[in-house]
Amino acid sequence: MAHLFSLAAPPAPPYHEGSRSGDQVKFPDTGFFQGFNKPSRLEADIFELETTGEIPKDINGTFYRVQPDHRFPPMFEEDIHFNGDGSVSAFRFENGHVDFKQRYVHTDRFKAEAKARKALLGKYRNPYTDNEMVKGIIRTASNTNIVFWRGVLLAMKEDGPPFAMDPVTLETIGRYDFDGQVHSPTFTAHPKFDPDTGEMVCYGYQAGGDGHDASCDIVVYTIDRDGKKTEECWYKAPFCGMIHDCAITKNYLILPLTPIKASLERLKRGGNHFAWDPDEDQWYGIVPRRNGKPEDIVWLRADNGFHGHVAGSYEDATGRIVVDLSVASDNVFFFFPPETPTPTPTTLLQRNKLVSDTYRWVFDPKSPTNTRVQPAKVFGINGEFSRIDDRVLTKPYTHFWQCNIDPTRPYDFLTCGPPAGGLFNVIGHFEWETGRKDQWWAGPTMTFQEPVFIPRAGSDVEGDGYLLALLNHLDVLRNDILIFDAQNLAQGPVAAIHLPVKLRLGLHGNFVEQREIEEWEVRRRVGGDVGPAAAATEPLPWQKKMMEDERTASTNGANGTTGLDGH
Ligand SMILES: C=Cc1ccc(O)c(OC)c1
Ligand SMILES: [Fe+2]
Repeated sequence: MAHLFSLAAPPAPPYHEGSRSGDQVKFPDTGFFQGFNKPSRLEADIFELETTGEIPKDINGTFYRVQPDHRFPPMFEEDIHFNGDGSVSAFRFENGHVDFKQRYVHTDRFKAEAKARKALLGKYRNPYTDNEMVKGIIRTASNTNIVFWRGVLLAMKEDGPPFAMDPVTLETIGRYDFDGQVHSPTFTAHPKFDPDTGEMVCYGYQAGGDGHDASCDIVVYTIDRDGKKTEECWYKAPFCGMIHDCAITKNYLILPLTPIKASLERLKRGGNHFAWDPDEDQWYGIVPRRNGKPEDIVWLRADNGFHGHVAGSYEDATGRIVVDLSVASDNVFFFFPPETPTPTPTTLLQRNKLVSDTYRWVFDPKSPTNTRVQPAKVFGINGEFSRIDDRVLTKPYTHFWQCNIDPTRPYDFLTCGPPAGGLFNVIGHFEWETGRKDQWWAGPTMTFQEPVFIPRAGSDVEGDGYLLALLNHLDVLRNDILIFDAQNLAQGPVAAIHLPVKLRLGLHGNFVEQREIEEWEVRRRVGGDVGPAAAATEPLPWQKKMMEDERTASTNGANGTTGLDGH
């Protein structure tokens, strides 16, 4: 009998010279879309996940996280993971039980592509590669972070505005402009929350025009705990590089500017959004959190490096700014190689040599702009995705947790292939004060995704609680959640939650206490003191301008007539 897939007519290849032809839903036959990296496209509810050990009964809330998950085969065969549609997973913990829910963020892009039943948006942050049908669309895939803000979940990606979702149903409410207060084309995926004031400090980079024109404008906002925008100031960057994460202290916002650069000319040629510049410094922009003026920004510079994520940050007793973050020794985004003289893709060997230590910088905010700085300390570890006890943000602190890379541990390459997303085979807990390293290796077929810290109920001691980390089973294409005592990772997990399916490699997530969700559910009811969250009703300024320009162009230029006799 013929094999099921021995079709009578040999299928036409879905990609021709890298571009998609035809409408068949078949993902590229490349490592980027197969194995652990195969899109799952799953929207699901699972009541009562299977568990091992005892899930701590005092964990009462929801762990939210977001992953890119291409809904349709991409327009370009070599598309990158970061261009996948945002899909949010929610793990609801209650009294030792865990339920699962997963839904896509219904972005403008998601809706347009659903209607067409195929990909219409082209390359990562490059509208010049899009199908004509989606000209002027807000392109963001909302796939990088999911934060809880005043009763809604905000799904965020730095190339566009946030999209709001219902924290219980995960239904998308729509594009969120903070009740008409925020109009920038871009918005960070890493807003910071001041635990004392309840403020959200946030920003957008490449914010001057439509969000993909390599502008050097940076906008910084503060939204207060009542949802009111209290600060807005526009600054200039020395070049249009990536500002992915940020740090806050009581008085300052610190913006790490990574030397991976956008170019409008390259975008127009249909090229990559970013190119790594190995000859450029890493920069740190420092701005005041209150009453900032455009001329207030101070730029400090250090030798080339690639910023990872921030752990803690605060001002010390002398008013100096302490910022702890991982910095990699080379280009982490191997898919955005340097442009000159000819594109030189990073080899696997180079990628494996990349080291990402955790640096402590101590900045004097009174430094003249352009001052060169040296790190105050390096921890002597290799890892990324640092997290802290969020209650100590802006304060001196000692504990952080992160995913580590230990290449000396055995890895089952034969079964698993190259480790999808990087060899994060160890989960680590570190203390600045003592230098203590408390680590646990997952085994030869497993890697971790970003952890979150959950405080123990009733305890306000820094770091007293649990560490939750997603575990990838690269051999059987499935995920677990491991729960650790946050102060003793080395003893291994105290409990595990088993998913019967595979998640995608996600970026960021956060744990939200049930009492917070419920408090806001009441406030957001019809008739509640805040009322239901509303989606943006107005197009963004760049969209209005585009529509206006098109209107004038069609009245002015059509058939060689002038605007005057055009009507
Ligand atoms: C560093 C992570 C990072 C930076 C930019 C992105 O668009 C992104 O998408 C998932 C992730
Ligand atoms: Fe991030």
